[in-house]
Amino acid sequence: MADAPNPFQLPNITKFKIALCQLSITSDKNQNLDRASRSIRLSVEQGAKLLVLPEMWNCPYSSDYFAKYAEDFDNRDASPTLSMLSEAACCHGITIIGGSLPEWDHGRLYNTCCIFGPDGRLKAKHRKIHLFDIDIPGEISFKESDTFTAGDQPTIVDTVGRIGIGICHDIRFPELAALYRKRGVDIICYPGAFNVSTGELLWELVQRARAVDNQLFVATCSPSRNSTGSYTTWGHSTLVGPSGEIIVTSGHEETTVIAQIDYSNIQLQRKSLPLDDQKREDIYKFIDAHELNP
Ligand SMILES: O=C(O)CCC(=O)C(=O)O
Repeated sequence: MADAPNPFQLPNITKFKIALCQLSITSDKNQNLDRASRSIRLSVEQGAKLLVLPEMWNCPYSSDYFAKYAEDFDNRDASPTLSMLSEAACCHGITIIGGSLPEWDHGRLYNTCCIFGPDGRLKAKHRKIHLFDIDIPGEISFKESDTFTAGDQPTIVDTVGRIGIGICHDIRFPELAALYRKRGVDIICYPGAFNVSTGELLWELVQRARAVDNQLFVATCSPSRNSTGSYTTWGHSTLVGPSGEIIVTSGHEETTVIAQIDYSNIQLQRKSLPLDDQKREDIYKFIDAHELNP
């Protein structure tokens, strides 16, 4: 007898709606969870199948809060945030790229993105690989590495297409995006919380660069701006297409952005401009070897 169809088996979806939930974050964790639930519901009502939440959305983005708000993901009873995400993914039959959250694991803190599939199961965890340490005197000083331990794995999940994950500062490193491209990723999702100092000049630039270099989709989701805290986020959650075009972007206020993704544009773009075939690894290798050994 044939197996019963699995209701959670995803057909090969190439066209679907994505939602970027740009949330306002407060110091009240329950309120943050309620806001996220509301935005998830709103996204589903508008037909979204893939949802992205911001970096650090259950907790203010400040070293003073990370440890206090962190949850042990292996102990679901002690992790209201993961329970909510899992229930929402399952009840609505959607994939949630769960932004990022402070995670406790064996006495260490990580900045972690949890990805839930439409059956509500945790499909993967991405721990931020490149921690954000910056010191521009008089402008911004922040040192994630004082608090967090860096992750050491790239993360790819297969749900609505093949999805690569990075968190905020991870977007600055083209090597990670190129690795995802090599492994057949269709879209890279970067929950992020760029700040007003680096955001204006670079946020859009790095997203479009990662998309156009690799001819794939890039989606970002940020918290909305809160100018009263110690860290002022830039906002501007965005979806970029495989030729570097901005499909949709937001301002810095709280909002839910919905957009249509069509993966067939990736193949179109790669066919008309076959960058992969045009690459000259022979020359890059030669230059590398020559510079090391002139
Ligand atoms: O790379 C940047 O300029 C900002 C990165 C950032 O805000 C973060 O990683 O949280």
